Amino acid sequence: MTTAASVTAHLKSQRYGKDRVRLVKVLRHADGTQDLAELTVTVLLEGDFESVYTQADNRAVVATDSVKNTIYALAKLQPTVLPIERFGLALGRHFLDTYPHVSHVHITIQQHPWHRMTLDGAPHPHSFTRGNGTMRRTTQVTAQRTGPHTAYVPTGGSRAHNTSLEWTATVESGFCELAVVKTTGSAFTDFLRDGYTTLPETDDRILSTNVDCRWRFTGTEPAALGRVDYDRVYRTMQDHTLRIFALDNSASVQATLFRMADAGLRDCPDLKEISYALPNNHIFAVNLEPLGLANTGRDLDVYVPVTDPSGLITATVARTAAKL
Ligand SMILES: O=c1[nH]c(=O)c2[nH]c(=O)[nH]c2[nH]1
Repeated sequence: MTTAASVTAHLKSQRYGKDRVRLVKVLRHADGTQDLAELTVTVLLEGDFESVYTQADNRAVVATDSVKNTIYALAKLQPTVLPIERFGLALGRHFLDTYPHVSHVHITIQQHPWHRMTLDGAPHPHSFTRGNGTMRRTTQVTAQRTGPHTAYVPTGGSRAHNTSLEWTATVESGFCELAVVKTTGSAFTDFLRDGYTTLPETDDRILSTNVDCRWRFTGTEPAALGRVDYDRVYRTMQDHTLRIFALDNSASVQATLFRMADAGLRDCPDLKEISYALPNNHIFAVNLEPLGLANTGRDLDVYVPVTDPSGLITATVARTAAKL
């Protein structure tokens, strides 16, 4: 029998911080041209915060308002917030360095796409247009203290500073909601048929998806992660995704997904694995037979997009260790 005095609960895990911090940084170049980066940032702290939850003791709390202020302060102090991976590493380092009772910093950054306008064939120095609809570049940086983890000790108001910081980081980057469609070059045949199957086979269908792609970098050493050419990896991954989507004679979303990831791993040696989530946004033929109109086979050209439900194909593809 449980008595009222017995311990019934403990804090198993916690993360807290500021979500959806929106930030624009303008870069002014000597030649008069300007650049702009728009980001949405989340920073969550993990560490010695147990007493905050279990004892209602707020002394260890870095207020989420201060977390937000720090994001803006670092955006000011860094010459640029791009690439987002390096800004994420700077944020992770800062929070570990400043607060010894923080063991992990979980940073998520989305970059919203602005592209320089071309007017009368020439790039405009300071005007931009949003490209690619809802597509966003993303990164998730986790910074982890590897040196001694200090329990929170009240410091009488002075801000602690750890000068000999030992830490590692993991970086996972990607892009999401890249909407693509192809009107042919996609089939779906030979799948399992049983008493639940009504879907006809097709050797020519419309393929439509919103690509969510994430890639994980090898290594956890912050200095090495700081040297990675993140923009090149991003461009290569997006190029491969679009090229294979367009060129692959798709047997299924699954088979096309694997080819995309395989090409990415081949061309990006810094990556250890790549994950895709590809909704199969169904676009079906409209049955116009009752109206006496031919809309099948060679006559098929009128379709209806079906928003719900959609298929959802996900996979993680990892680099195979080389055979000796
Ligand atoms: O490429 C596809 N993969 C599936 O697993 C599937 N299932 C389905 O109904 N249509 C499709 N298409």
